[in-house]
Amino acid sequence: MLTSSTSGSQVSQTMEEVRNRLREIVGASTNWRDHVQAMNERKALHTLLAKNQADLPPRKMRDSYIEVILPLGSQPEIREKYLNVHNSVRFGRILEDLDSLGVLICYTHTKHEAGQMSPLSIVTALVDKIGLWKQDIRPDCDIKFVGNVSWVGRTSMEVKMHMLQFHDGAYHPVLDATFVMVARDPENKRPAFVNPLILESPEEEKIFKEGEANKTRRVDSSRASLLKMAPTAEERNIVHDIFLNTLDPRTVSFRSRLLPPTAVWMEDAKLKGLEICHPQERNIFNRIFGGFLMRKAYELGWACAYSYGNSRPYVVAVDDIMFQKPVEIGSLLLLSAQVCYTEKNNAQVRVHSEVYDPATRVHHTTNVFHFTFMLENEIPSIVPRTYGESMLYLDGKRHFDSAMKENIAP
Ligand SMILES: CCCCCCCCCC(=O)SCCNC(=O)CCNC(=O)[C@H](O)C(C)(C)COP(=O)(O)OP(=O)(O)OC[C@H]1O[C@@H](n2cnc3c(N)ncnc32)[C@H](O)[C@@H]1OP(=O)(O)O
Repeated sequence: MLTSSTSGSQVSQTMEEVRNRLREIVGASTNWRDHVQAMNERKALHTLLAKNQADLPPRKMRDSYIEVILPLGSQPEIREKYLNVHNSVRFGRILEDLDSLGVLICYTHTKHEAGQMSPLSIVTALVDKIGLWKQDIRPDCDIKFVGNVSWVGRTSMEVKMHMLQFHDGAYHPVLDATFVMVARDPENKRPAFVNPLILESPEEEKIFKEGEANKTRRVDSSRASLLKMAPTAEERNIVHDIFLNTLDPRTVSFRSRLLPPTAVWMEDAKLKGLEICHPQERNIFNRIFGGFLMRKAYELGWACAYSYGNSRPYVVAVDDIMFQKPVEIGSLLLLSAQVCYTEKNNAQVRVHSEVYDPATRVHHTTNVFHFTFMLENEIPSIVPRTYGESMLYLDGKRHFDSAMKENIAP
């Protein structure tokens, strides 16, 4: 994390100011009826796009460093929006704030000297990981977010953000987050170059190398995806052991399956939801705001874990949320949460979201979300019955192990 001493002259701003600033930077319409005209005005900014990355001035990490205050302690009137029934902070709201902040950090990195409005449309491509250090976030103490661009490709940027909360006279860490944002042209149709990054110290070189390693890891894990490759020998053994454990000893049949005691079939651990994507949830580019999708998916995932385990779930880690396709305003968004792996009192929940067009009956996956929850009480083991469910189970185990191994969980 860059510290304030290396952060130049950045002054803390509030989350409300972050959103207003984003609207100014892209010239977003305030009224939905003006959105076509606002988009037409943005098209003209096309001429400001760089033809090559080398034409753009390089930036330092501290150039994009931002501090934002969420004044839950000093401005009680904003608490309501953030409050959950347990008198703690709604994590879904924090996901929304991280998304807005990540985008502003990238606009600060790519700041166009010529004018106020940016020709770039910066979208969230991936939430690489979020690790939480605290189970409960207090609703009555100020929160501070800090972050900066930590790695740059040709058209993509990795952003590292940290959230801290003020209590007992100091700010204490709450979570660390890594997002990947992609720059597109003003109409969000083609990729656009972003400013290169200059590294100023061995510490920054290390952070940048981690960004490179993260990119390689993402490519490797995408290649080894169970949707493309067979499971490893060790994983095949796990699946076969589960299969053997569920055979009925009284019959000599591959089809007669019995649920072990204190276990639940995977098909019985789902929760589904529908969202109609109204203009209120639009982002600055008149698509559905990524943070809104994350909040809705998180809350359904949380409810799924709660229904499954019958005690309060605490989020421990979020990883690998890929935004595969933008969600248009007016879409019918179908969300489906599934407990796909369990270990002791931990549940790994996958939320799949897709848009459905009733006119054509075509479905398109827009996102897949992975959440790791720890529940207050012991939970039943989840048991896959079909081959497809077994792959979901192994994928859930991979996400769970990665969350634990990287020590992003407490
Ligand atoms: C009003 C107040 C509120 C303000 C809030 C503002 C927040 C606004 C932010 C948002 O809400 S954005 C909405 C949520 N996100 C989306 O809807 C994005 C949906 N996904 C897409 O549009 C495309 O999948 C995406 C543009 C992300 C990628 O498209 P492509 O797969 O065609 O990309 P391409 O192959 O051209 O690669 C472009 C770059 O992206 C990188 N990339 C693509 N997918 C990636 C991925 N999954 N992970 C990491 N990097 C990725 C890729 O490596 C490359 O980087 P480099 O040029 O640096 O090499």
